[in-house]
Amino acid sequence: MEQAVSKHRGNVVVVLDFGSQYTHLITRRVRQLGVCSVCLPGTVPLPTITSYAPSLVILSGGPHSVHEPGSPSLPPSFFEYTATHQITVLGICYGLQLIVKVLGGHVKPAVSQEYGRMDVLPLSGSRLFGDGPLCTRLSVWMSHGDEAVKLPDGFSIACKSLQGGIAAIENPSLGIYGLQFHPEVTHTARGTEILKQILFNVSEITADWKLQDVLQEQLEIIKSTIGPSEHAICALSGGVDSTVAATMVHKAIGDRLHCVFVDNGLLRFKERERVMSTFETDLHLPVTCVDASEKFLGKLKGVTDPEEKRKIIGREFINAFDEFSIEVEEKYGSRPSFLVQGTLYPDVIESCPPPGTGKGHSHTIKSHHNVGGLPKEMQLKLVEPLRWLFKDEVRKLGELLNVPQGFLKRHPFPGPGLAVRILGDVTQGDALETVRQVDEIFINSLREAGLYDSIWQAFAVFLPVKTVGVQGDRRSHSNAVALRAITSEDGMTADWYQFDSKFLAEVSAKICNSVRSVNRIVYDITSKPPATVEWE
Ligand SMILES: Nc1ncnc2c1ncn2[C@@H]1O[C@H](COP(=O)(O)OP(=O)(O)OP(=O)(O)O)[C@@H](O)[C@H]1O
Ligand SMILES: O=c1[nH]c(=O)c2[nH+]cn([C@@H]3O[C@H](COP(=O)(O)O)[C@@H](O)[C@H]3O)c2[nH]1
Ligand SMILES: NC(=O)CC[C@H](N)C(=O)O
Ligand SMILES: [Mg+2]
Repeated sequence: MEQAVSKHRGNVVVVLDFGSQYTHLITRRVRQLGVCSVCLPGTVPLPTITSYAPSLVILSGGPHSVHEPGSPSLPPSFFEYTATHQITVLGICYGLQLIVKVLGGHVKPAVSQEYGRMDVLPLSGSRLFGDGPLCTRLSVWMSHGDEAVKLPDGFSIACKSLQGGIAAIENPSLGIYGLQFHPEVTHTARGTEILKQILFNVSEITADWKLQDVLQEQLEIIKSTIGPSEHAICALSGGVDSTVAATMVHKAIGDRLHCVFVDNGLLRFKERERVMSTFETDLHLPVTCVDASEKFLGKLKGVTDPEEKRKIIGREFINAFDEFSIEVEEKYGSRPSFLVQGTLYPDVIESCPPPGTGKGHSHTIKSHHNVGGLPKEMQLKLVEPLRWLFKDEVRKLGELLNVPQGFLKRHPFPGPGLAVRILGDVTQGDALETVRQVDEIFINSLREAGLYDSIWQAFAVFLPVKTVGVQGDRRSHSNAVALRAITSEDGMTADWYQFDSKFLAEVSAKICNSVRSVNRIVYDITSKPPATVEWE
């Protein structure tokens, strides 16, 4: 990564993650403004930060309180380094409180906590808000329980809440600024303008980053990582991410890339046949299909804990890849030592630890099979050219690489597949068959109604409960199935999709009429948070 960033020297933003739910949004917003941005765990040592030669370091918010013993802090000599190299520092929420504490001010629990929308008033003449259009009453998003009550020497208040609380601080001569509210969330009106002010006026950064650059940078990195005679295998699922990753690596190393699609027994209706035929007709990449379904299902038999299921799947994927690399060795005389995966940034954040080294401060939400689910002892070295990107960025990259739209528009499908959509034991009764049939009817109905492309992801979930029904005047005691459809930008947050009731009624009737094992359909009306997209 350092290599990719080095081109933007002098115009790089490092975001230090102290565990905020919004850290990834800061990185995204900065990139959307055309500036190279890298997110690192708040625990990284100073040399890791300096290796990126940042012009601005943003300290994120976080769930901790700076006055709690053991709460995360900055590496020793951090402010000496930023002062000597004239690097601007911006603390957001916890970040602001950290600046205040480390530099000798005082932070304490506030009498009343502030969550949600608030109005604040910038003070005229501050460096942070300037004296132009931002110097007016602003509606912002707050989420904190602590407050700065005494500022360090040399700092002044740049903005106050209507109740008189400190909403922003600054010390322009040291280049240190702090916001108690979150400019990165869309609920903060003019948040983007505030970030622009900090990037372009306060830090004097030049916007020199484009998504096209990522392509060139990653091609160079791939070429220098995988030696000129070395081989790599690519885990190709037919999904957006691995298709874009494979296309990129193929461009870099040509036929030394060997793609493998694993049938893990957890795929959707006719998925194996469909994916293999589209690879052949549309993608022109050599792909081998490995049937590992018996192994996966055998290991999953009787396992009900969601995290255990994910870990087993991660391990079995690696076993399948290891076996495939032996096949490649037999054929080409060289054992591949690299595994290309289409891992994205959200997979990394949710699996924890976050990018870089050491443990971060966020909680593990679930172990994505390709990150947290990987076995420790694996031999293959990972090549993950999309590890720093979000789905919408990957789709744009795919367009630049001329990946057919059919691939780019597909709804995401998780590697653990139907295992995370069958609650409990995957091998129970005819759960796999049932969920396959229901999913197929639901997705076909979306396509027929012209709704597929306006929905980010849709699927069926098998519930391990039987309910009583009446079908053909007969009592039935069969399965309940849930349908889920969401809209999202990047899978990190999501809203449930509001179908009209006629559509839902038709789908429900179609499913119960054609899938014998189902007599009840429920629709999931939960956003993320508090739920996640998948049920396990
Ligand atoms: N059946 C599979 N065979 C081989 N590799 C797989 C399979 N399923 C997932 N993977 C690997 O795991 C990675 C992560 O899966 P994930 O579902 O997040 O991405 P994707 O399938 O490429 O894209 P999408 O999110 O659009 O489904 C993939 O990029 C791919 O490298
Ligand atoms: O490849 C994957 N391996 C996994 O282990 C995994 N778990 C969730 N997902 C997909 O990630 C997005 C967010 O899902 P969650 O809200 O359930 O975490 C959604 O798009 C999910 O389908 C996964 N993808
Ligand atoms: N959002 C945040 O960064 C919160 C910081 C700190 N935990 C507080 O409650 O004040
Ligand atoms: Mg997938």
